[in-house]
This record gives sequence, C-alpha cells and structure tokens, in this order.
Amino acid sequence: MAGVVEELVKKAGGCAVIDGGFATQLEALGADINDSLWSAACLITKPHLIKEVHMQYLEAGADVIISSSYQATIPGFLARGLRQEEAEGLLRTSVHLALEARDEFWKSTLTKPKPIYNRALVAASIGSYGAFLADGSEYSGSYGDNIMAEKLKDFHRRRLQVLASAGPDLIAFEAIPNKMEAQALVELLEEEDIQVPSWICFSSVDGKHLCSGESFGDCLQILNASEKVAIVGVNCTPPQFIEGIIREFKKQTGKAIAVYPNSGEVWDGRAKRWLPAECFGRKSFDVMARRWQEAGASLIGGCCRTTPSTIRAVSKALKGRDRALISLESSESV
Ligand SMILES: C[S+](C)CC[C@H](N)C(=O)O
Ligand SMILES: N[C@@H](CCS)C(=O)O
Ligand SMILES: [Zn+2]
Repeated sequence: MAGVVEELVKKAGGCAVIDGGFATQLEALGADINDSLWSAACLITKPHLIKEVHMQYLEAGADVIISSSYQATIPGFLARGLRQEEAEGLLRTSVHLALEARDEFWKSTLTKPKPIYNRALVAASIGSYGAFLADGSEYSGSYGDNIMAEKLKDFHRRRLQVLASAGPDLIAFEAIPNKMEAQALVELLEEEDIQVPSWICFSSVDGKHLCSGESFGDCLQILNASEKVAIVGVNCTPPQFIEGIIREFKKQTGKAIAVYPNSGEVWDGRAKRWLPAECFGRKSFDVMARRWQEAGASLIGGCCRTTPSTIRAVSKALKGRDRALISLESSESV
C-alpha cells in the first residue's frame, strides 16, 4: 500500500471510509445529469454543487473523496464545443474543487475542541472507456472488435497526465469492466511514470467475474505486477456479491482491497435510468460494512445510488461512533 494510504487506513482504525455515489448526490441537490457527460456536465454548469457534494460526504465521515471527473473526458468536452485548453482546465478544476472542499473542511474541524475526523485524501476519478461511450458498456465490458489496448491507452493518456499533475493524493480508476482495459491502464501508468498512487477497481454484475465475464484472478495478476497500483477492488457492483469478491481477491492479491458497491439497482444504459432490483439501504450497509472489513477490505464506501446517509452509517459501523452526532455536539460546545 502506498505510504499515504497506509497512514490513513491506520489513522482510521484499520479501515478507511470512501465517499458514496457522487452523481447520485449531485442529482439529489437538483443537478440535471441526463447528459452525455453525465455528472461531469456540472463542471461546466454547476461547479458550486460539486463542492457541496464533497462537503456533504466529508461531513458524513468520508476519509477519501472522489473527484467529479468520472465521465469528464477531453473528447467529450471537445464534442461540446470546448477548446483543448478549456477541456484540460475543467479536468484540473475537478481535482481543485475536491482539494478545496477537503482543505476547508479540515480547517473547520481543527477549530473544534476535539477533532473527530481524519484529513481526507482526494482521489481523481477516471471512468472507463465504456463510461465515455455512455452506452452501458461499463457494465458489459463489450467495446467491439475494433478496440485494442493501444487505442484505450491513447484514450486515457492525456486525461491521466492532466489529472495526475493537478495535485490529487490518489488516482481512482473506476468500474473497469474488462481485462484489456486493466492491462492498458497498467501499461499507461508505467509508460507515463505516474507518481501518484493508483487504485484500479473493477465492475461486476455476477459477483464472480468482471462485467466482461473474464476472471478476477487473471486481471489481478496484471495489477499485482505493477508497483504503481497501490489498491485493487470493485465498485458499482451489487452489495450482495461484495463479501464473496473480497474473499476471492484475498486469495489472488496481497494489495490493499477497496470496495464501494452501488445500492443493488441496475443501470439501463439505453433508457439512462436505474431499474428497481434488490436495493440495499443504509441499514444493510451498516451490517455489511463490518463483514467486508472482517473479510479483508481496507477501504469501504458506496457507489451509485448510495448517499451521505449511507456513508454516515458505514463510518459509524467501522469507527464505532456517530460522527454526525459528535460533530454536532462539538460545534454546539464551541
Ligand atoms: C456509472 S453509470 C450510471 C454512468 C453513466 C453512463 N456512463 C452513461 O453516460 O450513460
Ligand atoms: N465516482 C463515480 C462513480 C460512478 S460508477 C460517481 O460516484 O458518480
Ligand atoms: Zn457507480
């Protein structure tokens, strides 16, 4: 594990808390993300809401917040009529908004008589090529016959360079659905000699494989071989599969494991909406988070359709205290 993460996990008592659904909470605050850029559209239209969402997750107890760049891509911004410099500027803005929120929040907790939070880390999000395609392929892993690893590297290269140079503590590759993209990312981290530690998280729809149907073990072997990858895991995967996935990962890797599942609802990539399915709320996350920690996860949070109340429950379950309540009490006593 990279030093900075190791320190945080230790300070957090053995398991750090990741934030929850970023886009989900952005929508809850009134943002319209029915857009080819999805949540990244708000970098253009509503940056203040992005910062507000980060603040809400920090207040809920997140030790790691993930930037708004999941679907922020240079080709996506260019297609919107922006210039290259403007597109790169928005990528940097996504990291700066998260850093600003982290720094402001941390400063405010230090004025409290008994600070109860950790200084959070900022992870710069990089969604898969499938997220950019916006056709649901981050949950199928099917990119068609014309997509090769080199093309994926070229797609990710400049965004990775720009985000890494914007000052995040971590890079978070999220919902990677197939082995080819995992391989491309590991090669790219080496080729560009990225110094910011990374996590690479897969998506799964059956709990036994990546979304593509490829084996976790094969993909983890690729990640295990890279010193640039500090953390491996799964995100945006139904919660009921997570415990089994952690146990499988423990057999296949010595790297730290991050899990941040969605609510269990299923994304319909064509209709662009979440379909009802077995849905897990904050009460289930409370119980499950403890089991995930016991199974060997070092970082635990939530993904799509989870909210600050989910993360407050996870934080309380893992750290044994209700941070929201303590925070309220300490602010009252100032
Ligand atoms: C994590 S999914 C719900 C993100 C949205 C998707 N890439 C789309 O644009 O349709
Ligand atoms: N960090 C992204 C992940 C989407 S799968 C978000 O929470 O919106
Ligand atoms: Zn998600």
